[in-house]
Order: sequence, then C-alpha cells, then structure tokens
Amino acid sequence: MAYYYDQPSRTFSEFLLVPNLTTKECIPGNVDLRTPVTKFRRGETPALTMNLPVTSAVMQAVSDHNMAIALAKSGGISFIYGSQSVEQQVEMVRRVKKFKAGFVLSDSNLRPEDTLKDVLALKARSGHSTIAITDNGEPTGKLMGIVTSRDYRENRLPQECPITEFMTPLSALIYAQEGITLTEANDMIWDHKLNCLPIVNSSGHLVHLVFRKDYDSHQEYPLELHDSNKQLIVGAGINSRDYKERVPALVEAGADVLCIDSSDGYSEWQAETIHYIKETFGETVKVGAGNVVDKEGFLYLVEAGADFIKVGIGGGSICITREQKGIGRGQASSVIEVAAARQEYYEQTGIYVPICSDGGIVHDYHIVLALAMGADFVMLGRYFARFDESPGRKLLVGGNFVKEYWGEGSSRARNWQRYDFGNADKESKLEFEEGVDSFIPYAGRLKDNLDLSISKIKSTMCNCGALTIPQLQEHAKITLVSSTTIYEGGAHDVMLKEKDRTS
Ligand SMILES: NC(=O)C1=CN([C@@H]2O[C@H](COP(=O)(O)OP(=O)(O)OC[C@H]3O[C@@H](n4cnc5c(N)ncnc54)[C@H](O)[C@@H]3O)[C@@H](O)[C@H]2O)C=CC1
Ligand SMILES: O=c1[nH]c(=O)c2[nH+]cn([C@@H]3O[C@H](COP(=O)(O)O)[C@@H](O)[C@H]3O)c2[nH]1
Ligand SMILES: [K+]
Repeated sequence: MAYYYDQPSRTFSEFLLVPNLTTKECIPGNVDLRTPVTKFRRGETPALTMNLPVTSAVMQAVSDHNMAIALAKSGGISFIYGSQSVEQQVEMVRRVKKFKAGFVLSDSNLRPEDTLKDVLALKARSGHSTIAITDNGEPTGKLMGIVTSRDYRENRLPQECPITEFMTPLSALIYAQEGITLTEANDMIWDHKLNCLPIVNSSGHLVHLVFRKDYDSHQEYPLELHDSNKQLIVGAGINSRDYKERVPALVEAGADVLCIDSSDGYSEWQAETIHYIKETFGETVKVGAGNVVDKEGFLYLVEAGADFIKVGIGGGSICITREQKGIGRGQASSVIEVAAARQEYYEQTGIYVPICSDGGIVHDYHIVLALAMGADFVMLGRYFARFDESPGRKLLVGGNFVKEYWGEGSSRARNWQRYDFGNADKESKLEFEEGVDSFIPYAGRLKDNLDLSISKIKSTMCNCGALTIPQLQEHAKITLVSSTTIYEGGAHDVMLKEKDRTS
C-alpha cells in the first residue's frame, strides 16, 4: 500500500520566527555567518567553509564566471552551470581562478586589421571604451596596441580606416610585465597619468588590464572567499552522464567544489557518479549531490559519499516540475525532514553533512527560516539573476528594466545540447519542459543588494538571540501561521500611498 504522510507539506511563507531574548552583545555587527560547505568529523574543521550562507544556482541564467567572481568576493560560492560543453565550462572556471582583484581580463579586443567601424560596433555592444588590439583579437593574444576614445574622432575618420592608423602602438604604450603587484601597478598608473595599464607576459601576450577606476575596489570586500593561493573559490555543476569527461577537466581547471545538478538525486546514477569521483580522486575532490526532499534520499546520497546534500524539488520560481510530473514537496517540510535526518546521522556517526536549501526563496527572511530549520546554506536562482553580474540580457520592457531568467529544464536551456558539443543521446532525452523562460525586475549590482539582504538576515538573527548559524539552529522558535495571520502581517486596513503600493 502507498505511504501517506500525515501532514501536508509546507512552504517558508507558512512559518514565522518568534523572538528570543536579545542580549546587549547581540547586535548585527557581531553576527558571524560563516558556515560549512563540506562534511566534517565532530571536532574537526570542514575542508571548505563560506563566509556567507549563500550560493548561486547551477543555471545558465545565473552562474557564469562574472557571477562567480562577484559572489566569491562577497563571501559566497557560485556553481558554474554544467549545461554547456566541458570546454566552455572549464574556461569559465579558469577565468574565476585567474581573477586577481584589480587585474581584469580584457573583454573588448580587436585585431590590427579591423577598422574604425568595428571599434564603434564593439564599443556600442560592450559599453567599454578601452579596446586591446591583439594579433588574433583574443583577450590573451600578442599585444599590438590599445585604442581608447581619445585616439579617433568619429566624424573625421572614414569608417573603413584600419585600426593600425589610429591606435596607440605597443612601441608608444606604457605597460608592465606579469608578476607586478596591484600596488606597483597603481603607482605606474599615477606616475604616468594613465587610465589603463596593460600587463603582458614574457612572450608579449596580454595577460590583464589594470584600470585606474578599480583602485581600492578590493578593499570593499572583507569577506572575500579564497583558497590558499589567494585565488577565488568557485564551484561547478556536473551531471550523472558525462562525468568521466567533465569532472577531470573541471578538477584540472581548479574547481574547488562540484555539485551534481538534478531535479531528483535519489538515483543509482548519482551514487555511481559519486563513487567514480571518490575512487578516482579520493577525498580531495568535494562533491555535493541532490536534490532530495526526505530522509531516505538524504541517507542514500550520504552513504554514497556526498560531501553536502541539496534539498528541494519543484519550489523554484521558474519550476513547473510539480505541474508537469506531480513530483515535489513543500520546501520547508523538505528542509525540516532532511535536517532531522542529518542531526540523527551526526549523533550516530560523528559526521556532520551540510545541507543546502535550493529554490523558492522569495523574501530575505526565508533565508533565515531555512537556516533556522537546519539548512547550512541556501542556493538562489531568481535572486542572483536580477543583478548586473548575471549572464541574462538586461532589457527595457513596458518602461521597466528587466533581466531574462530561464529554467534549466526549459527548452531554451536544453538547446545547448542540440547546437553545441553536448552529448546527450537523443533517444532518452526528455521532450517536455520542466521550466519556464521569464523576465524578472532588474535590481542593479550584486554587492549592493546582497549587503542589504545580509543586514536584514543579521537583524532577524538578533531578534532570535543568535550570533551564529549553529546558535540559530539550536535556539530558533518557529511557528506555523494561519492564513489570517499572514494577512495580518502585511499592511492592512489602511489606504497605501502610491509609493508603497507593490501591486
Ligand atoms: N530542483 C528542482 O526542483 C528542479 C530542477 N531542475 C533542473 O533542471 C535540470 C535538469 O534536471 P533533470 O531533468 O532532473 O536532469 P537529470 O540529468 O538528472 O535527469 C534527466 C533524466 O535522465 C536520467 N539519467 C540521469 N543520469 C543518467 C545516466 N547516466 N544514464 C541514463 N539516464 C540517466 C534521470 O533518471 C532522469 O530521468 C537541472 O539543472 C535541474 O537542477 C529541473 C526540474 C526541477
Ligand atoms: O522545476 C524546475 N525547472 C527548471 O527548469 C529549473 N531550473 C532550475 N530549477 C531549480 O530552481 C532553483 C532556483 O530557484 P529560485 O529561482 O526560486 O531561486 C535552481 O537552483 C534549481 O534547483 C528548476 N526547477
Ligand atoms: K528517484
């Protein structure tokens, strides 16, 4: 006979936190949000921790190298999407590992034989006025010169004028050799009144650019997350099909942590994937698995060797899995059950397995609820897709700026397999969509938004009398609320002025 749960499953919006005593030292400035990412034995320190309990989703519309750099600078981890060729994903991981505060990879590049027309078109596309001229037009090609808007007068030169006629050639450029520190680079920028200093290697290839305007930017990021070589930490999504090819390439590129990306992790495919990784690389390669929504799924993946477990089916903002397949469970109930299973496992074995609540976070306080219910960190898709750093286009729709946000189960995301180097075999490929392609309101820079969310999270934790995530998990008082309580929680029985009206 089928198993019936005796309670309906619940979402975060059905719960609230009840305050505990807030002591005088319990102020947001004293809250520490550090959290483990990978499993560890009682009394030992985890191999990987984050300074903030947030990761960005394994999605084309969310986690590329730009997002990964921005999030690691703020203290969290991005999992670069795996729905692209191994080569492309590896290149994104490399870009994150190569990132050095203040040293950027040139994103606007042309060849000497290109023309003013190409310069103008590229400038319009990228919005950047400094263009590196390299022998092959690649960001790390042999440096031939630089073009900035001071080098040409648009209406005085014919569009076909070759770049070589107006660029500042290498012989007249001030540049530095690879290995220079940021302080030394900044001294050169000031001494020579430059806006941009190219950095080249011993064979004359462009390595980075250092811009005057980026000076001091690294000082804004006290929680920056890096490895022992001072390189930013980055994660990467993998799947349970091409892992024998993808995982070695990602490890070689320097990915710090992997995560098997699937709607349903309770499968022999995932166990096989984890076994392969642990047998091939031992414990040095860390891999999360999921998604699961109950104790059985959790234990299955932990016993297979997973380093953290991701929780959540069908709660994501772009998810239609519950509608399409009837599979899923309310996100709060899933986290509560998996956290209880984790606690039991910890008590029995002394091994603490971090859990990640994935999808369905709408308000900042949902993050606090997920943590209070036992999650060690959360994974967010919609939240991060709204920012400048996400890969989706920013568009003007109906007078408002929006960003594109599409699910990994949408046709748009799956198309890479058809056009790219993906090797999914066509026979077993699912043909129905499990995600939508949407717009979401554009929200600006990651750092500004994340700083605000974190300050709200810390403030809520102070109400709960908690200075750390473990304290919150131990002492939080959580109440289920009735629908009338939810109504009471919004502005009610008043006439809102225009500026406060949200819908
Ligand atoms: N968290 C969520 O609620 C949901 C997430 N998604 C996202 O959509 C994307 C696709 O998810 P899925 O469709 O679950 O991908 P998936 O690759 O895990 O599964 C697709 C199908 O392939 C099968 N499969 C997996 N490995 C196999 C192997 N080695 N040989 C033969 N068959 C194998 C699976 O059992 C499943 O039927 C992911 O990015 C996922 O995160 C999609 C739906 C819901
Ligand atoms: O049913 C689904 N169809 C999809 O196409 C899809 N794409 C992503 N995901 C999952 O949603 C999470 C992000 O959720 P949020 O936007 O709510 O943060 C992600 O982290 C995923 O777990 C999908 N679920
Ligand atoms: K399953």
